[in-house]
Amino acid sequence: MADDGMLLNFELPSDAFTVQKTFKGGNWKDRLTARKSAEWGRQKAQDRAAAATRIPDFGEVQSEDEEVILSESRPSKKARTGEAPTPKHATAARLRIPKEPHRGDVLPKTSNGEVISSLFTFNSAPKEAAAKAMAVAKHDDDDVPVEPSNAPLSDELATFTNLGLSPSLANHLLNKLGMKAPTAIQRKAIQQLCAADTDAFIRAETGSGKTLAYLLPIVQRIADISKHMKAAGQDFTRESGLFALVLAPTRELSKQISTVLEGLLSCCHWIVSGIVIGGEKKKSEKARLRKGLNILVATPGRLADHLNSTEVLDVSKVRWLVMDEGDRLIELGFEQDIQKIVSVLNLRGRMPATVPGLPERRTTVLCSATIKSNVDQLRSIALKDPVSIAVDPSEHTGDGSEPKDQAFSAPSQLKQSYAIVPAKQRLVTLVAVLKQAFKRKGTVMKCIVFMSAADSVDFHFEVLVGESPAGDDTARLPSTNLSRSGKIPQGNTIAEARTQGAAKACSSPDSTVQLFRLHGSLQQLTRTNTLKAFATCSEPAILVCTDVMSRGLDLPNVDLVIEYDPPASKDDHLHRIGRTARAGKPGRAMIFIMPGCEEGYIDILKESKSRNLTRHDADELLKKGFSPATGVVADHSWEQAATDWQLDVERWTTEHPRHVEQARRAYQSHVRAYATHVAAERKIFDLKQLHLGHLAKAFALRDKPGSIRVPGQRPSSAAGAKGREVRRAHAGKGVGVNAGAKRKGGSAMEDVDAGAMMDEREGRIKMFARVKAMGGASEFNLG
Ligand SMILES: Nc1ncnc2c1ncn2[C@@H]1O[C@H](COP(=O)(O)OP(=O)(O)OP(=O)(O)O)[C@@H](O)[C@H]1O
Repeated sequence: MADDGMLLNFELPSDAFTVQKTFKGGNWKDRLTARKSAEWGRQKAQDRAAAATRIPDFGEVQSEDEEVILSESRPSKKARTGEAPTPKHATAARLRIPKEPHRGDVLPKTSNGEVISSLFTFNSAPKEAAAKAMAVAKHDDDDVPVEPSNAPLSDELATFTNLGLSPSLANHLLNKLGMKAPTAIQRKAIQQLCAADTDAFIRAETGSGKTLAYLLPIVQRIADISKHMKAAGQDFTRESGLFALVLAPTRELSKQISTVLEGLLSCCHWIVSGIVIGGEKKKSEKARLRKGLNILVATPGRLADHLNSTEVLDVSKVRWLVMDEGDRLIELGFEQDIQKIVSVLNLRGRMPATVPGLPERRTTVLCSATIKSNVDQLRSIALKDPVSIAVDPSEHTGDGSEPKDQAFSAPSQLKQSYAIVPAKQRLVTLVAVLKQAFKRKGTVMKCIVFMSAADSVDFHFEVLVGESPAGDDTARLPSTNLSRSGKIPQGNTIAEARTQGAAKACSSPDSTVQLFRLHGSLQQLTRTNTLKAFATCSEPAILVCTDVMSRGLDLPNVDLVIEYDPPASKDDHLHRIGRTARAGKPGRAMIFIMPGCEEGYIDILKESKSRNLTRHDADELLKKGFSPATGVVADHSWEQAATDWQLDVERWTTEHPRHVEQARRAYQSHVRAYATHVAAERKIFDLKQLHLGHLAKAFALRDKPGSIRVPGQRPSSAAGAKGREVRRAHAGKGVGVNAGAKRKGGSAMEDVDAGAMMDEREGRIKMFARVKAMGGASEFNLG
């Protein structure tokens, strides 16, 4: 490599290594060196000639070096004649790219020696098995109308009053909240929790109304307490006592639960609720607690903190404790906080209560779409002889058959599909899918695209927006955030740049699509505002985000979920796709899978009992997305259009140091995240099988993978992928992950609250890095 460079720099004559030369003069050492150098050069030239004549088979995996050699050896195709040059062609000309690349073409190197490989060559072919699955999938796709599994019940007897709710609460649901009948899980949960004081697991599909399933009985029971107090001549006020606690893993979810609760309480205004989730001054939270609350929604870290330091927080009358997304609370390492909260509740709950109608014992409820009743940690921490409240599977399978894994089923009306897309074509296919989805105004109102890393979200946001608002790429960042060279300085600097823009890449002339980005590295205020803006946006909109958005959030009118990067586990998959097809509404979800071992994921998709599983191929999607909307579609014109788009993005990336750095960060973070799949799925997502060179093209990079380096990494992702493995190891062993951190002066409390609101992968990685730094997790070998 070094020799190559030297030889080029010496500007040797073209025949330097082909004509035998006799060296005269100098001493014997000089003559020997000259002869050896000439022999080496001849050998090198012969090797190159041999390599240039060898054409790899279609699908053969090629190293980047081979691609370079091939691209040098192939003559460019002649330019098409008789066609007015378009700006796209001008781009191709500048890069000296053949104007009509087609299958088999490998585009040449740019003047700086970067490789431009064709989108359509040397891609891995799908496995035979996938082709068979396609036949099955197509069969499954027969549009048989499917009864929604998470819709409100249509049974005449299924009314809220029949379940034990007061007529005033039932009327409020009907008249103010537009809810005529309960869903299946609500029917079961409300009946159980209104009548008994036993602990419970509530497990039901995403979007089936679990929030109201636990909130309604709590509100009803507290309303009953207020009646008892009135009968005993006592006034019920906000100071009467804190009766219920609801814990949720993220601030967003806590806020959502709190909003739903406030909506319910508007019919019984004497019951007061509040929220403590951090992100604002503890002083104002303390002030709220001091005034008195009857129901409190909180993140576990923040509540544990208040139990430590806020004396006015009296939990002696708490009789309902709910842990929403219970499995995620444990996964995120909140086990220690929950343990602490439960032991404080146990201790203070022993004090004799003087409130008429207050139940003797506390009811603890765990709730999730993927919770398994055998989660030992949860059982041992908080539950005593819990009853399992789940919807009878036969109600949904239609044929009465028992599904394999009750905790792994998607809403029946949700149409799932998978797209087999080679690494090189990922980006361009994503754009094709989005273009197609938003082609006709009103077809798709909202779409969520899940990615595995915050850097990747940032990069794709910029690519899809297409240009900077002021026409100056550096203008969007505060000047203090940029170095003089225009490069992103080390650290998390682009995080607070804009989070909304028009998605040029997938808008059509008659419909502008709005684009939003969201991840855990954004500040809380930015996150709250962005989420609100996406939820209330009246134009078609896309949200590109990490898994921070995957749990529990209920956003209106989400018609399509795209899992561009595969989820870390099959549970995460269910929660992601569950952002659509909620409460009986229709919805579609598509996951991108690469040909090869990733096709093994199709079996997992089938496990979720999707009756509408369909297969797509990249060519089909590209053709739909890149064919002109009107007029006759010329053969392969879509290939040209797709190639032009990809080249434009590559040029946009490579021509600006900031863009190239952003693309490299995204690429690196993506690869790191790829290594963090749960052990059971690592054979499917096998890092060793990943073609890094091809993957780089999906990040519009022309660098060889080995040379993709980023000066400084986003702090939260810098600790690498091992953090996830550590977390899994901890969860599996039942070890409190933040235990080590907590011993060190309470800083963990902030970690946990930060973790609660952050992108899960990033948050965990950061937290484990700290634990390791304190020597608490050395056995996990954090890199
Ligand atoms: N009985 C009902 N009738 C009509 N709509 C309802 C009913 N119950 C709940 N909904 C609506 O269904 C949607 C989903 O509810 P919710 O967020 O509680 O679902 P979930 O089961 O908790 O979902 P996830 O598992 O994703 O957290 C909400 O928009 C809610 O307003």
